[in-house]
Amino acid sequence: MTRLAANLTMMFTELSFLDRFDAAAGAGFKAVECVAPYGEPIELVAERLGRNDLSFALFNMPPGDWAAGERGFAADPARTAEFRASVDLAMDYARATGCRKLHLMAGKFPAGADRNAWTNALIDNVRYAADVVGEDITIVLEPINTRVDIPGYFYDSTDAVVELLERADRGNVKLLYDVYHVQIMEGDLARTMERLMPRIGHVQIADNPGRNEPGTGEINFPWLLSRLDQLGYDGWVGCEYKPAAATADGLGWAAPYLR
Ligand SMILES: O=C(O)[C@@H](O)C(=O)CO
Ligand SMILES: [Mg+2]
Repeated sequence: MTRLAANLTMMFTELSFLDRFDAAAGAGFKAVECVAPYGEPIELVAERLGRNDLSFALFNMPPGDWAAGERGFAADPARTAEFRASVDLAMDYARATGCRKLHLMAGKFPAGADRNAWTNALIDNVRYAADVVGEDITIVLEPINTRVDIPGYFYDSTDAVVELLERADRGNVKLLYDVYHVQIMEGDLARTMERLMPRIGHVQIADNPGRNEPGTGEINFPWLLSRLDQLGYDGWVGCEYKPAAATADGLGWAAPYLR
């Protein structure tokens, strides 16, 4: 059965970050995820989760200066020390909140930089992070579309991420399969999902175009989510979409899964 997690970076943004936990639970979610909980003290984040009996499905390792356009920096050879310190901060939040999945972001590849050097730095950092977090925590890498959302992101295809996973060679490093990004860059969702299932560590969803609620675009979500179930995926499915209006008003599509 599909288990939905509310993405608190995109949903309930009409509320303060901490109040979004209450709103997600009130709407029937049993789990949440977000890009960066680091703006709030660890104890307050843990308290909101506990108060609402919510699981923390996933959050990102510190992604750098988000407002300035950074989207991670794990592949930047000049920032290895900074990356390694950031793993400790992510682990502090993960331990306090019981979160067992962390999204590691590579960053945007600057024109003219050395792709081999970036790839090697990324693989070293992925191995380092995987060893530090230990077997109980899974690190996920996400191919992100470079056409609409993050031009220049270091990898935008499932093939590229699978190659990195193979090279990193750690059992606790997996693929974050975000249906929205894969639809934009590759399509053929059912087949790629089926082929990649052993690699998939987390799933996120949004419709396309627009990145709004399932049912607002071209993807057949009832069918796809049931296929995901049949394929044996039993993790959380992160609702990482931009509500077209108020978040609660757009949850009709999710009703069968929130019962
Ligand atoms: O799809 C996304 O954009 C994300 O999952 C993310 O982590 C940040 O960009
Ligand atoms: Mg995503």
